[in-house]
Amino acid sequence: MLVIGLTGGISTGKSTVSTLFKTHNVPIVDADVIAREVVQPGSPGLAKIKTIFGDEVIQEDGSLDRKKLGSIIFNDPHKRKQLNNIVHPAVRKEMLWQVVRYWLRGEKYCILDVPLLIEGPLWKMVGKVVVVYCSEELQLQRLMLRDNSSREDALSRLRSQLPITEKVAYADIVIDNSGTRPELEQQVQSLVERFDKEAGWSWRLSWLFPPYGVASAAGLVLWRFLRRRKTKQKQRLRG
Ligand SMILES: CC(C)(COP(=O)(O)OP(=O)(O)OC[C@H]1O[C@@H](n2cnc3c(N)ncnc32)[C@H](O)[C@@H]1O)[C@@H](O)C(=O)NCCC(=O)NCCS
Ligand SMILES: Nc1ncnc2c1ncn2[C@@H]1O[C@H](COP(=O)(O)OP(=O)(O)OP(=O)(O)O)[C@@H](O)[C@H]1O
Repeated sequence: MLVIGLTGGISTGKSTVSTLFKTHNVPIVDADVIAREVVQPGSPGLAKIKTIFGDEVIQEDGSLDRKKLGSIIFNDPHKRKQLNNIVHPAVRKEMLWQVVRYWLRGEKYCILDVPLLIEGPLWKMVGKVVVVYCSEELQLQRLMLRDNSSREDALSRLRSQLPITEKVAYADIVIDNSGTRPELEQQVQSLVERFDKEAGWSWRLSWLFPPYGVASAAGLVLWRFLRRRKTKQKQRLRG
């Protein structure tokens, strides 16, 4: 099964793209959704957050005060790292299970929608990296509009991720979301056709004969590593 990583900068339009893929019945693993599930009341994740960040980030009904925690971690890299260390391992574990379930169902390919794909180790483990791009100014405008937030708050969120221009350097495919929604829909439609073709017959073989699937996945990861090293060398040479 082809595993595709979908990412972008904050508010470049990942969730919008992911929703469009869903309308084509493409299986999606959504890291943001899982990140909410692993901190539900009663979960070990929420208990750890309470220990580190205190009662001030817990609401009266026992659930996480996301706004409060956001205002802390998007302004403090150390605290952000502490939160990531609690949430990310649990998210990765659940993502892996969801991928295995899609594979068992015999899906040709699935898409991992992960905001921090490039910042973490996951980009090395997927068959293709798709980055949803728009300019930083557009990112800010859309973020302020969506969250009804100030430019300052939007900027601190934006600065807590790698700049979108750097993420694009990791991409096998870039979706340019600088235009209208119909233009975005058109790009997604073309990608669905492309992925259907590229998944080809090998997904069937890897399903029927798992060692082939494991070997081709390992080959892909190695190819990606070598390609990235070459790109880095080229970037160094260019200064
Ligand atoms: C801080 C929290 C509570 C704020 O919640 P809130 O509802 O306001 O935002 P939401 O979860 O919808 O995230 C919105 C976007 O913010 C960005 N973002 C979220 N967490 C982080 C982070 N740790 N570092 C950088 N960007 C982040 C992503 O682009 C994400 O798509 C929440 O984002 C969180 O728990 N973050 C840590 C988990 C995480 O890294 N999630 C991202 C996917 S694994
Ligand atoms: N082509 C577009 N034209 C206008 N608005 C758009 C377009 N694409 C997305 N948006 C809007 O921009 C905002 C951000 O999009 P979206 O939530 O999909 O981004 P995201 O990358 O998933 O953000 P986050 O990282 O915060 O989860 C949303 O309000 C969405 O409706």
